[in-house]
Amino acid sequence: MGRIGVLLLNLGGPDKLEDVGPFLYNLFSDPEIIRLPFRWMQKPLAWFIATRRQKTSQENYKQIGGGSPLRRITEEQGEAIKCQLGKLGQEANIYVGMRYWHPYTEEAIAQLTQDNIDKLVILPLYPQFSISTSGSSFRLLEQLWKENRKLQGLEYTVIPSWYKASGYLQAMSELIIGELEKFPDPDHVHIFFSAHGVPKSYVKEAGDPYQQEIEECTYLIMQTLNRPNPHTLAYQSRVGPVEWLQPYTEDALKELGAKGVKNLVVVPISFVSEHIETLQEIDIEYREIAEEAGIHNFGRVPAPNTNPVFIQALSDLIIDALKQPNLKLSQVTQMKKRVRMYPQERWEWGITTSAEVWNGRIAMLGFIGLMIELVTGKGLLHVIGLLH
Ligand SMILES: C=CC1=C(C)c2cc3[nH]c(cc4nc(cc5[nH]c(cc1n2)c(C)c5CCC(=O)O)C(CCC(=O)O)=C4C)c(C)c3C=C
Ligand SMILES: [Fe+2]
Repeated sequence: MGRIGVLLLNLGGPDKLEDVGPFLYNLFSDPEIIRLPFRWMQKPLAWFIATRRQKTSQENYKQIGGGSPLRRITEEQGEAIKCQLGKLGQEANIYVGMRYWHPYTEEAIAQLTQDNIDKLVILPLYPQFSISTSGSSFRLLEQLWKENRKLQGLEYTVIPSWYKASGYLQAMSELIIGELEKFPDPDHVHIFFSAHGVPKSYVKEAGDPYQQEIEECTYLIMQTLNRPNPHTLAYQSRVGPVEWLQPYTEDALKELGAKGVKNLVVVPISFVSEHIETLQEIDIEYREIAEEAGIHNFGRVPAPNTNPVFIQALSDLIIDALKQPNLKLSQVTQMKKRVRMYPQERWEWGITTSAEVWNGRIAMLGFIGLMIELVTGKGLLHVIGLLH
């Protein structure tokens, strides 16, 4: 095999406070993040939500130094993977493609089409697949492939999700042990897995395998750890008024505190690098909630970042992918059984899932209309005199 390219996919994060607004706008403009019945609504609603969230979000980024470390860490991971692949005898160009901020996926694709690589391996830096993360990036890549003849001639393969990889499980297990050993009685510390949540409808209606993959990943880490500690899995970072996967991290922490748990370590399970959800949400917000609930000794397992066992695991995944038959983008967006990427398929009549989804969407539209009217003071309800 000649020179390969490795495209690392991640979400991206604002580098500085001024970037927060445009970053949020990009995120909420993605139909895999907010699923709406009409495409034309996406951008106005994205602008509306981003404008409303910007201040709170900026305050959070301020608490972690004024920006996300995601780009720096992802680039360091890329360097470390390049070095490890070199040791394994495989020369590689590494490209970082972020979904909602620089370096954008489009920038990475522009660069790699100029370099003469023989084959590309596409590796999302999300261990578990979700429509809202890897799915969204794969969707974008499918689109870029359709538009670019040069890309169509490039051999590539995709690694859809990799939470079962033994090296990854080993790295997570070692990181957890490192944190447990800081406690006087490590075997009695409660291990609290906190995964980034998604709206419940993604799993129940659109068939997102995310929850199943998170649950299996938790089980596999506990198996690899092979310790007697009690453990809990909960979901963090809920946004908006709809129901997300439960239990919510804050509720689960309060419940454990009420049951008398005093020593606890949080394992950020869906993230492989430090960012706002670990540094601000877990280390500041959830720590405060836990301490108020009586959990006095609150530890947090670091994200894998450039941990050597983790980097070796990613490098092994890349080498294995080169030996396996190629997996196409169209295969991975369809292979997860019943996954319905946006837009949803054709309409079905009757009391069907489609009907329920549309009822939900129409109710959501009404809600959004009401919110806009309450903020702007203008709209149909003011015209007909129901609001003043
Ligand atoms: C597995 C990881 C992630 C899932 C699943 C996910 C789903 C998801 N996220 C939002 C909304 C927001 N996410 C934000 C930032 C953010 N999210 C992830 C990961 C997952 N998101 C990362 C890596 C980051 C970047 C963090 C950084 O350091 O910058 C944000 C912005 C931050 C904030 O204001 O809280 C939002 C908003 C939704 C709606 C969603 C599923 C539909
Ligand atoms: Fe997120």
